Amino acid sequence: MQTHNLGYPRIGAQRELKKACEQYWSGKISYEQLEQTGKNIRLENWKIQKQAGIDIIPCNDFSFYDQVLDMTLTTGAIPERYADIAMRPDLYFAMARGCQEHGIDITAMEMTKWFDTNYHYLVPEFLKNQQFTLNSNKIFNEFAEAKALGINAKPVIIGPVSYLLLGKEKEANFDKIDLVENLLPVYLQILSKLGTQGAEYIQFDEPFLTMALNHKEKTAYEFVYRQIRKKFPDLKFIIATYFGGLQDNLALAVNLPADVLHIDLVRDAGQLENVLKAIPAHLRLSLGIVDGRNIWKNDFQKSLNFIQQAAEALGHERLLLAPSCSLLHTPCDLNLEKSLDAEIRNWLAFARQKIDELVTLKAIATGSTEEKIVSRLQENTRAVESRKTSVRIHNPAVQRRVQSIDQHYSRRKSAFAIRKAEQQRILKLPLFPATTIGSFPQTAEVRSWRAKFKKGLITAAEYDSLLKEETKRVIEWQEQIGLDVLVHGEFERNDMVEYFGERLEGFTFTTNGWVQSYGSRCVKPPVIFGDVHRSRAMTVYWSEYAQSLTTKLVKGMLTGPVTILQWSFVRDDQPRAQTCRQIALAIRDEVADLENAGIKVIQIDEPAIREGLPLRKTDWDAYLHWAVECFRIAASVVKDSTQIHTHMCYSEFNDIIKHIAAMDADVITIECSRSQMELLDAFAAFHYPNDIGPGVYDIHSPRVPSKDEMVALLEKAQAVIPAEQLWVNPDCGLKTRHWPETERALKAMIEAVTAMRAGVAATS
Ligand SMILES: Nc1nc2c(c(=O)[nH]1)N[C@@H](CNc1ccc(C(=O)N[C@@H](CCC(=O)N[C@@H](CCC(=O)N[C@@H](CCC(=O)O)C(=O)O)C(=O)O)C(=O)O)cc1)CN2
Ligand code: MET
Ligand SMILES: [Zn+2]
Repeated sequence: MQTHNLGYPRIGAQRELKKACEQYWSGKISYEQLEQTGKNIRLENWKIQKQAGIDIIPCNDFSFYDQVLDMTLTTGAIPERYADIAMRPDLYFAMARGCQEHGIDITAMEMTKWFDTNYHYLVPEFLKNQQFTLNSNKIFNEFAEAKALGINAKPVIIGPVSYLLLGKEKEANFDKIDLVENLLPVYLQILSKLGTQGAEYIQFDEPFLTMALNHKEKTAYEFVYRQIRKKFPDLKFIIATYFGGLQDNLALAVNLPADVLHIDLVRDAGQLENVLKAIPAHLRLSLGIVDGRNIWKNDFQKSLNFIQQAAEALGHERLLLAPSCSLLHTPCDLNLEKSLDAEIRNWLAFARQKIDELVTLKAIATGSTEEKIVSRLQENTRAVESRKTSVRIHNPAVQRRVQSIDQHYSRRKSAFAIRKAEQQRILKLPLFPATTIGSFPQTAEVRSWRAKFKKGLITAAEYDSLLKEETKRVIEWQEQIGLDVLVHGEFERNDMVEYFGERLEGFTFTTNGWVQSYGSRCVKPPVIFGDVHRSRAMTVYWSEYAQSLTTKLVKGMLTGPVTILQWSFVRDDQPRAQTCRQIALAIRDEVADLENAGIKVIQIDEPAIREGLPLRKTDWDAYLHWAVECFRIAASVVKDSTQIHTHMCYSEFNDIIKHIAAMDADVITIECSRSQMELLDAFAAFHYPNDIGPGVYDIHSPRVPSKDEMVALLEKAQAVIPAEQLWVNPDCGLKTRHWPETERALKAMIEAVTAMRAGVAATS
């Protein structure tokens, strides 16, 4: 029996990578210094895993920005528009972030959610006759680096079929899966080089094996892995599947000519029995038993049962123990948490602890009688028992209130048409109302106030007055440039989910539990450990203050229940739907308080509603039913004249448009610009009745869009959606941007609005 890891967090325990990348981008450190930080993180991660006693340690799980982008650079699938930036690493970061300097102006690659996680990857772009050539030595360099440390590491490579399926066809009339023959030679070259370097194991990540596949895709799997096996009879291939069970791909997966098949037993424990029945004699099985998506301590007894069941069928030698997926999605090290409640802390395990869990599980399963090991099992049993029985978790009043939810909770008083007229009467908004999504730049200064306040270096009153000044400044500025619906700027928030987590009962939070979201951006997901409720207003103070400064409308700004659920570490002791309903009631109370405080427009962000979709379509309806219901529970408490907005980003809507419509928000603002308004087609085809604000510029890039570009996008929008339904706004919040580009971009956006209004006036 061996232990192996599918991937270790790469941001560094103190977010060293984030800091180095941002310093490099702003010209404060050299590329060599950035490289050195990357190297230090890799060495540290390898050392941790080696010292813990992991048998097969991964390499190439590191990335400066994104592992899919790394693969795109490796396969040479570099879109035409980057042809002029031959100089790496600028090419790499230009693909990730766009480039606007020295007279060059190129957009970034599209970014989207990595399956159902809050991690984002850069979408490969494929042409009909896409050619691939080996174009990077990253994999080989990292392998060599590990080897120099005495580790024969296992390169982690996105499998060829999953790589193609992650991409997007940029031309009509072809199927990306047909590129498999063009792509294969690059993979063969990679393997040949790794073989020469002395690699023993190669891990191919093929998460699409847990999703519905068509005939062609299945054939592609058989084709590539047969070819690979034929060329490399002696390399050991691990095919890693995760985020779900194999289900109808079981026969396909177990019959691929691999050495090891990895399965996710956290997401689908039930598949073990079927896999054990179907597995051919030459294949070894990797049991994904330690949850790579959550922070709860492993239940050793439960895991040992799986191991025993598998061992009875296959024998110890054919088993590997692993996390369910890469540990990228968990924070680095629980030991860095200094102020967690002791009882809750005893229920948790972060990446470093999960590595230890694997090693301990192997020791127990292989019969170790070492005292240390025996006592770890006892400690684990006690911790798991304590979490099952703690009084901190259960709140009968909350449970009763959830029980009492009926239809009245999730229905607005009148239908949209009536509400729209009523809102127009009161809000008196012009055609193409201009707004933003909520946050304004979280500058180093704003963050430093919060940091100082948290360290006790400034008082609550000082912190409050600094935030008020900043809020006042942006209210005045928004009035001045001519936005129609203003926002308070969210300066008081560290993050749109963590902020609410900090204010709700049933949640706890970490001081260093960072997880990569995209590029250098990280989040500290709060931990939902018990029944959730709201004991006091969370946002009214800031919304009321902002509204008091202006006669224009200020939007109240809330994060929706599904997004709070999705971006937190959630309980695994009750269904997600149940936790979500508890959060929905808490947000509903906040919505009511905002309305009572005189706020007339309230935005309930649900950017994660699409990402929360189960990966199998057969499970969609059940999820959408409760997710939409939860949004409606939160939103439906208001009177007709109060305008409810929602906001979503990185979402494809085609296949769920009727559920988006069922949310019945008066206005929905969506990310649209990187996909050139393609997203609107779904709304148009559905004749989506409510108002829509398609994002007119990409906020993930420092690039400033021109007025003409935005007019062009709005004209595209107007061609499919009636003008009376359209709002104008950026793709998402502006917290990651700096002020100079934000000012220029929003002024240009207002100019675009003016042009659009003039255009309508001219034709009517
Ligand atoms: N949870 C979540 N998921 C999301 C999004 C989101 O906004 N939130 N947006 C989408 C895109 N993802 C994003 C994820 C993170 C960030 C982001 O801006 N993250 C910030 C951290 C935000 C934060 O928690 N800030 C804290 C801590 C800031 C900090 O680093 N402080 C310094 C000290 C600063 C000083 O002394 O000056 C430190 O702790 O070292 C605060 O403001 O209080 C970052 O990585 O830089 C943006 C988008 C999708 N998923
Ligand atoms: C990821 S969605 C962000 C919405 C939030 N209101 C903001 O503007 O930052
Ligand atoms: Zn957004």
